[in-house]
Amino acid sequence: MKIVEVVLTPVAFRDPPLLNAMGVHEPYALRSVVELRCEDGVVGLGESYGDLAFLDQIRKVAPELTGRDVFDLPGLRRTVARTLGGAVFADEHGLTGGFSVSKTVASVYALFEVAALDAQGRRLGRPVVDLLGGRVREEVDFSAYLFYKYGAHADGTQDHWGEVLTPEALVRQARQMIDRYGFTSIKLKGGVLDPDQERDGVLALADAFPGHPLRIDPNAAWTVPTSIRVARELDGVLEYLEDPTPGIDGMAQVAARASMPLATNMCVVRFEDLAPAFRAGAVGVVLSDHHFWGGLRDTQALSKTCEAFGVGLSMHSNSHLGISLAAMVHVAAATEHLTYACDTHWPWREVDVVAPGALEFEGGAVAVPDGPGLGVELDPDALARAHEDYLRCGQTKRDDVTYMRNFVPSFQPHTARW
Ligand SMILES: O=C([O-])C(=O)C[C@H](O)[C@@H](O)C(=O)[O-]
Repeated sequence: MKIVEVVLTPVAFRDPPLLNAMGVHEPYALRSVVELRCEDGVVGLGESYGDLAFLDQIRKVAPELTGRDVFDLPGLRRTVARTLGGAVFADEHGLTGGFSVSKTVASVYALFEVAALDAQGRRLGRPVVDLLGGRVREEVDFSAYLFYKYGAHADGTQDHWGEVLTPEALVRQARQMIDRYGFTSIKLKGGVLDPDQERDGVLALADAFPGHPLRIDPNAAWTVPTSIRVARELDGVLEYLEDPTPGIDGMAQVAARASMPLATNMCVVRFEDLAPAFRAGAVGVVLSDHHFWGGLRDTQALSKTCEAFGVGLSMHSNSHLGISLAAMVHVAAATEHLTYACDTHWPWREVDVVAPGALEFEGGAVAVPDGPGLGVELDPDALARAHEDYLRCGQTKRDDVTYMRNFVPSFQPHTARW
């Protein structure tokens, strides 16, 4: 089934003032939505990053895909690799200090692979999970993803989550999430306050939600000694400690002294990183993410590799919409070795580009959507609105500097390491 047209729609949606070690999520999260329009009128959907650097890569590849067969995934990958070969990718959304060429190819291919699998499924009348080998679970568990946050957006508007900078407010946020979505495990984004305050936040959550597995992720903002100390103070409390400190060497030093496994989506981000990290004993859990691990099938390959080495697998997320959530659910449902509840930012978004109803949380889990392909349908009006928001607030470039239109940052990222 040949691709006749590739339609790229950059979109923006309001992101609450969530805090991380890099700064604040404000005011919009940017995503790309791709429609692979095929002969016979079949359309496959994909979603990925929406920063300018990534959109530039998609725009280079898209025209090369017309005439290609959506059932020829190796051919699609070769086309992406050939088109982007030699491109250098600026670090717009990774926290790892730059995307290598192979990570760029993996990320761009992943977007088109998901859209091609969606088109295949729609053509065959089968859900994507079946194209990935069939389901090993009917529904996929996610964890509540908590953030420290400001109470007001940069434009002064408040949201219903309120300000969260204390242990009490964190517990309130967790309760809101759990009441609404039924989550049975909790992740806290750290690297924002003093590590002792964040430790106290975790302890408050442990008291308030006994039996809920807990994780904290300071995005590598802590030194090795701080990480070892906090790991000891949270002994018996955390199911895993995510990216406390940068690099495989630092992680290995912490892992040698921590009782809980260390998880990462920062020091292991490509297949080439697995051997050095495993050899050093740096990670006990790899956080997969099909958006940069080369798509859904490569995520399954990652899972098999982790299983062979006795390493756990969970799933990372960035701010995203329903196409990405559907893709995450399909791959997780088809992947045997998935050892923890997955991350998702989905509860934080206020709008979506997919029609409501296909993706629902119950007991913290999302059932595999029923329909063919990814099982989600684009809502054209919602897509148009999100695109208008992108045109107002997406990234633009002047004098080689990339910035967001109509936005003055209100939070300085940390320069100190705790
Ligand atoms: O480990 C994570 O969850 C991430 O790094 C994902 C996001 O970028 C997270 O830091 C965020 O949303 O602020």
